[in-house]
Amino acid sequence: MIANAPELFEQLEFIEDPLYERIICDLLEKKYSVIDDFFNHDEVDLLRSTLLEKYEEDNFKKAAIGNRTNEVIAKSVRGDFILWINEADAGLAENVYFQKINSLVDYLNRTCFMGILHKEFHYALYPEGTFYKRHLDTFQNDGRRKLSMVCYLNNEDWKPDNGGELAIYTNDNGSEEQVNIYPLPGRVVIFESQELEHEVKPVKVPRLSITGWLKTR
Ligand SMILES: O=C(O)CCC(=O)C(=O)O
Ligand SMILES: [Fe+2]
Repeated sequence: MIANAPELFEQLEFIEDPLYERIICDLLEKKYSVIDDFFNHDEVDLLRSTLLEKYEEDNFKKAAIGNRTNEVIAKSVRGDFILWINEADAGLAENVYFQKINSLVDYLNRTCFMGILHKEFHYALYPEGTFYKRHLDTFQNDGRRKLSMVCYLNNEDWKPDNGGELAIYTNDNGSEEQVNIYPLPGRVVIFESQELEHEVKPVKVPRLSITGWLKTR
């Protein structure tokens, strides 16, 4: 009995998390998951004000679409401005963010052996009139991207008229379906980077988010 004690201890230490379990089920079933209120109101406020501060300090760059593409082409594909977040220099807001993300990553690695070793995240702001045409997140030939994650930091009153839906294209036995997801504050969308094409519909008011990828090796 004593010989098995460490093993037993390890089992006891593991607590099943209903939210994470739902995400895993969704991913297995349909390759994406939408989680409302992943971040609470205060967390969204903090992250949004930090994003806006950095945007006003002019730290954001026009997003590119891989290397060697000229700006005109890039602009016809995506119009957002981004700022990469370095976890090592995370401030108050980013720490809140990474704490939750890391807890999810630990869970995925422990329960699904996903082997997520790296992450990359950036703030994104889509100014009025911009969009991101239909694409796959592995177009930059980064096969290490396993899961894409988007967290929305918009105001409470995001109206359908504002546009900016994330459209995910699913393909069930040959017939394509489009799922439209509004960028509501605190909402997180997770999907399989190598499987699901998606786009951001044109926005009529600035649209704020953090986008990132969970990567292997
Ligand atoms: O903001 C979104 O809803 C998706 C963004 C996206 O597809 C990307 O940055 O690759
Ligand atoms: Fe994408």
